[in-house]
Amino acid sequence: MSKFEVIGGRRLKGELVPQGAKNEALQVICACLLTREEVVISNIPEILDVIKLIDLLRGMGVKVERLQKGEFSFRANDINFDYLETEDFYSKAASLRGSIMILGPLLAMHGCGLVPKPGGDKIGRRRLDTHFLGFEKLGATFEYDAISGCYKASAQKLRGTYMLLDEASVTGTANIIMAAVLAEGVTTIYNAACEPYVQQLCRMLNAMGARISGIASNLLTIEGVESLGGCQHRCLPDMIEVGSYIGLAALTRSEITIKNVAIPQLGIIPDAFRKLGIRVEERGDDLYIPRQEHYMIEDFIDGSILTIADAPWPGLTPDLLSVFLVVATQAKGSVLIHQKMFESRLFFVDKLIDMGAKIILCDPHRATVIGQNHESQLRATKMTSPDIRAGIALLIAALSAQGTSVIDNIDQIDRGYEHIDEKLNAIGAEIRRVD
Ligand SMILES: CC(=O)N[C@H]1[C@@H](OP(=O)(O)OP(=O)(O)OC[C@H]2O[C@@H](n3ccc(=O)[nH]c3=O)[C@H](O)[C@@H]2O)O[C@H](CO)[C@@H](O)[C@@H]1O
Ligand SMILES: C=C(OP(=O)(O)O)C(=O)O
Repeated sequence: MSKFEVIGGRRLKGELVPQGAKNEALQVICACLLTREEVVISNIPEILDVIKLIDLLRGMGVKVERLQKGEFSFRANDINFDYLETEDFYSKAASLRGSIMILGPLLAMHGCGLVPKPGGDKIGRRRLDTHFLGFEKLGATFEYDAISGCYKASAQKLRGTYMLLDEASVTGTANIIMAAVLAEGVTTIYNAACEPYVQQLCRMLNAMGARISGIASNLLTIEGVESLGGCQHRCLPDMIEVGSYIGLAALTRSEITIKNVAIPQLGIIPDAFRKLGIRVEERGDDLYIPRQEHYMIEDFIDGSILTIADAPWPGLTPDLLSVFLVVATQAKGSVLIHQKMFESRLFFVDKLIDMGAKIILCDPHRATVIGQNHESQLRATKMTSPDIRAGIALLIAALSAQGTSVIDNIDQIDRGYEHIDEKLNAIGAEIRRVD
């Protein structure tokens, strides 16, 4: 298993360009299954999870062509259902979360589909009820086959209806939208997830001929159509990578410009960093993070200690809380980090505590961070990355620490960040990949 050796304590300086968004790419690639015509998608991040999904589609018979870096064409005019019964399909689909989103398109186009229990980060229970309840509302039947370990859905005909989702699940909303675009009649989805990547999916589907309105709100109306055609689509920059770089700049006291970030799509992410005292300046569509020797956490207006908590969009994305936590370790002041959505995402703080950070893990969801205002530096250590975002948080910690750290299991980081070592080395970091 590959690892990173990181020589910490270097100040970084320069420009970083975020890759295309992982979680958007996973949705829009699955949407290619909704037409027999060619779909061309650009700004696809060539990271482990996305490459696995593309391979999965190839195995299913989709004709995939890499036109240039980050640009692929897909044509799903001949799906090989036998492949869905193979060990190769099972192991690939089971290794990533995004694979669950092939089910909605298969159901819509072919009346049936199956997928093994999907993988992804081990960050707590990750239920799929919303997906299946939504499919059932559209008239599908769903079963879990305990022997094959697969979820199966089938329907003679999908019919539009009103549904109030039990929670605003991101992949659940995407899956239901993809099933509903070809259903007969009108589907109304209330309590829909409305984060930018779901919006992007809807815009792409409309470009293919779908009729979705209410985009960007939590009430979507979908008028079913007979069929969809091809289109061209470009993925947004990855907002989690953008946030990771803001945190990196602050903790390593570096001056970094993050290029072409699509500021309107970042929601409250920049403001949440500003609450930690980090200067985030907008320059056109770039974010400029000046070198700051100190940053001071704001209190709430009533004088109580700040809480940084996740919430469904337009709230703060849960995928950045690990970065907020690590950045807070060297702020001036204290903050409560409250990870509401996932129950096992904060355990990596043990490693930060080993490195000298002052953190109290109150319970699996909450950690209080007492910032050290750079009065004592984190110490280098050996660590393993438990999940993608803890992985980037540990890498940021290692880059700010005194000495050489080793991070094992960097596949977890590679799942979501394209050539992160090369990108950061280009602006002054010292990260060595050891295979
Ligand atoms: C491939 C992909 O796109 N993965 C993202 C997607 O995962 P995914 O779509 O799997 O996550 P969901 O939105 O379904 O839910 C995430 C967690 O939040 C809980 N929950 C969700 C909605 C809600 O209103 N209340 C609530 O408590 C769920 O029970 C679950 O534990 O969205 C998550 C939440 O932004 C992100 O962390 C993942 O990176
Ligand atoms: C949790 C994440 O990914 P996934 O849903 O693919 O596991 C993430 O991107 O932070």
